[in-house]
Amino acid sequence: MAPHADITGIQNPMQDGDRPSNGRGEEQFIVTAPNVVYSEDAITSSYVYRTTSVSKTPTGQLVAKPTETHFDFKVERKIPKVGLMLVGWGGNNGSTVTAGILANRKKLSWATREGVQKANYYGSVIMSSTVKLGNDALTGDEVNVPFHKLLPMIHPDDLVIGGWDISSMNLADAMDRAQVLEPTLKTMIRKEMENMKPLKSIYYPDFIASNQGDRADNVLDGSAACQSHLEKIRTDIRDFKQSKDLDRVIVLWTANTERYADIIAGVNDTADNILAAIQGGHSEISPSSVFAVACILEGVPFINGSPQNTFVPGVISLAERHNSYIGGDDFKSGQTKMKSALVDFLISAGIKLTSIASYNHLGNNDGKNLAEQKQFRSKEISKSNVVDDMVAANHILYAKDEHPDHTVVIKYMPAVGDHKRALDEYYGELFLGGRQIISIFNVCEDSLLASPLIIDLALVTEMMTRITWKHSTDEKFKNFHPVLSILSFMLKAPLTPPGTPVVNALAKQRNALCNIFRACVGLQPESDMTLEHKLF
Ligand SMILES: NC(=O)c1ccc[n+]([C@@H]2O[C@H](COP(=O)([O-])OP(=O)(O)OC[C@H]3O[C@@H](n4cnc5c(N)ncnc54)[C@H](O)[C@@H]3O)[C@@H](O)[C@H]2O)c1
Ligand SMILES: O=P([O-])([O-])O[C@@H]1[C@@H](O)[C@H](O)[C@@H](O)[C@H](O)[C@@H]1O
Repeated sequence: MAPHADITGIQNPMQDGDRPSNGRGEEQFIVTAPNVVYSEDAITSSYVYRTTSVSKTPTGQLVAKPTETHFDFKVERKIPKVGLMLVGWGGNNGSTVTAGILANRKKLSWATREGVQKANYYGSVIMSSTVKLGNDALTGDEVNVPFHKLLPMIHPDDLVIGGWDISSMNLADAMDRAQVLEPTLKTMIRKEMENMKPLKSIYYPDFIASNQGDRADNVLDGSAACQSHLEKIRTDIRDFKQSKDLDRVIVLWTANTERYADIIAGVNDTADNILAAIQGGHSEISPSSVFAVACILEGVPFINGSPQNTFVPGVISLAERHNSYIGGDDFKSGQTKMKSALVDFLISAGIKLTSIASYNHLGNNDGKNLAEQKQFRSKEISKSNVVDDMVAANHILYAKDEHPDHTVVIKYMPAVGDHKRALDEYYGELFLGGRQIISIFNVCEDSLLASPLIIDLALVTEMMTRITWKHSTDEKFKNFHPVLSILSFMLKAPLTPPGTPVVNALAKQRNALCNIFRACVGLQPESDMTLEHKLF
């Protein structure tokens, strides 16, 4: 049997029952239809995309016209060997997700106060949720399949992980520093984690809190953007890919939240300008933007798990020029995820939400970094905009530009560590002047909620590199737009192609992801109409 790359790419003999890390993904179901063709290398499907075009008569009456667009999709079936390089690898999220993948790959169980705990991927929408495939042909019962099985996706156990950190701490000590995982688990993986040492990274002190300086002992020379930093990151990516014998690398930012970069004409407003600005060492180019540019030039997807504006206009233009995937911003892990579901429920139920007070405190290093105003401001923006689309969609409850009061507070409280507290009050108007007050106390384990999102972002991003589309009348298949808005379910402030709308409603985001994957195997969206159970 072919050797099986372990988490650091060190070749290990395959364990019995292990998946071939470079074999074809085993589909759990096949679609039998004239519009879907399975070949050795790909699944191709013809898909009719049905929407409704709305116009207005001179008297203001709306006219709804059903429309159809014919697309072809192609999904490569071969499962590649994929490396995930984390920026901020030694952080709470980076060390936790690495430990989690190692624990799952080794199928570990460990003792806890509540008994024996087995490794799992709970909190990952791809690995631990299901989607309705259809109805049983004989019984009519719903048939649900793992989200992961909708398409031939990579398995997180097979991810080869590496990355960078401004802190030189190895991943075993970083795991201790994070104070997230049970000692019994840490003991079982310490040896492997000790061998994982982050690469030196880019450190421009002005972009993260000054209180982060004491951990910055693993940095490249130079305190402002420069060509050598860009080239070093590109070399790191190439070396990692080559040394681990990878088919593809994905880079994901889980480093500290940076302050927003000013958008400056002639500096970061166009692709050429940002390349020149890096070459010229401009001080307004952030480390995260240098990483993004490096990835784009290497044709490596770059995902931003933090709220800063890494994707200044010049970076987006460069991604479009190179047709290289980018996605972001800011993992949607706890308080905001709850908000995007609750606000959708309240407003779509016709309840007029009039104020949202979101307070949280946390004691991890993220909280420490966010204790400084400029870094907090990046987070405040991403945590505040999440209700805009749901409010704007309901002109019965809200006049134009009317919206609920909304405040976001984050306080650093070292004592609680990674076990973040989220306290929310939702206040709304009911029938005939009634009032609704919803008060929530939510202990969101920051890293244990964010780590599965890192896995989902990596798996969906990698899947998108194997999906192409064309109009049925066209000759050539092509990639989706370089800005991967399909990732929005995992992100607080979804980055979308320029000029396209942002959807924050959680259910819509999940449906979009699921239905696009269904379309790739020629299946129509699940309408939930279940007419077969209503029309007798
Ligand atoms: N639930 C969550 O944990 C959650 C949710 C949404 C967003 N985020 C964001 O994810 C990021 C990571 O969160 P965390 O809890 O792991 O924080 P953390 O502070 O524990 O980890 C960040 C790591 O990044 C490193 N770092 C800082 N600047 C760097 C650079 N230029 N290059 C390489 N490494 C660098 C730090 O040394 C640290 O090890 C933060 O920006 C946070 O706001 C976290
Ligand atoms: O996703 P979410 O729980 O709303 O947001 C979280 C914030 O509440 C928290 O203060 C911060 O430390 C995390 O980085 C994360 O952004």
